[in-house]
Amino acid sequence: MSNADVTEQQIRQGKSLVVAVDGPSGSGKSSVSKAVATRLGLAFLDTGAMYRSVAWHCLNGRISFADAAAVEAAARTVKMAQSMDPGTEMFTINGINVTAAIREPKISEAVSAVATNLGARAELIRRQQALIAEHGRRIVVEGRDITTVVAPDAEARLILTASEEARLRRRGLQLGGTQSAEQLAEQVLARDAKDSTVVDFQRAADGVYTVDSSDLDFDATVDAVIAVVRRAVNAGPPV
Ligand SMILES: Nc1ncnc2c1ncn2[C@@H]1O[C@H](COP(=O)(O)OP(=O)(O)OP(=O)(O)O)[C@@H](O)[C@H]1O
Ligand SMILES: Nc1ccn([C@H]2C[C@H](O)[C@@H](COP(=O)(O)O)O2)c(=O)n1
Repeated sequence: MSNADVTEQQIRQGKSLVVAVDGPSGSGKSSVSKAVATRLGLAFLDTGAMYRSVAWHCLNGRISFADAAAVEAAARTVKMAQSMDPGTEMFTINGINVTAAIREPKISEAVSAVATNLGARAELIRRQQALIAEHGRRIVVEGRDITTVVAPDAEARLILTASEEARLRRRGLQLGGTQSAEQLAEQVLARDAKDSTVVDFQRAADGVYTVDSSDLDFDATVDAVIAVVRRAVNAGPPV
């Protein structure tokens, strides 16, 4: 069977299919993964939103990011819920709807304090793995450590990347031109630099495909990711 022989229809009707997507900030992981999940009939898990939710909870509850034990305790004890339907975006923390609040620039600027807290990471990874299992391993999961730590056994693993220039431009457009060049650089490039101290999401590990969307529009990027999924499903697990 050639790669092209696995159709989207067959993927939709298939069994276990975890699609793991990592990459730097603004590369399109969340929006592209959502579209891929919709097309393939899979659930969708935005793991960055979980880190953002803990950051929101700490800011809201005046928990100091400098107090590593308190941040870890927050990650362990908060009630977190999210829609895993790719067509519905909804996040709650202790019953409070934080869907819009976790996207604010102040959260983007603070969230690395949670991402670099190893205790909080361990707890969020545990929760993410439980969610993947609860959804029958038919799911697209995006973040920074999905291909390597959360789901290294995923059927399809890829890094979605784009040039710094493309990522800054896209994030600027996404935020409606409200941010200065310095603010965008802080929220995209400086954040990546901090997050990179605990996880490598810039280089593809063995067996992980790379999709560079710098010169692709949104629809072409979704097509490119689906082509990788089909190729990975066709290839099967490494021998
Ligand atoms: N190939 C593309 N061409 C143009 N715009 C794109 C492309 N891919 C994504 N976008 C747009 O770029 C913006 C950033 O995408 P998105 O929020 O999905 O990135 P992300 O990698 O999840 O970022 P972060 O990790 O910071 O949350 C969105 O407005 C999205 O629609
Ligand atoms: N698997 C993950 C997902 C996210 N993070 C961190 C890194 C980001 O700064 C933050 C928010 O993610 P985003 O919503 O921008 O994708 O969470 C991580 O460390 N591991």
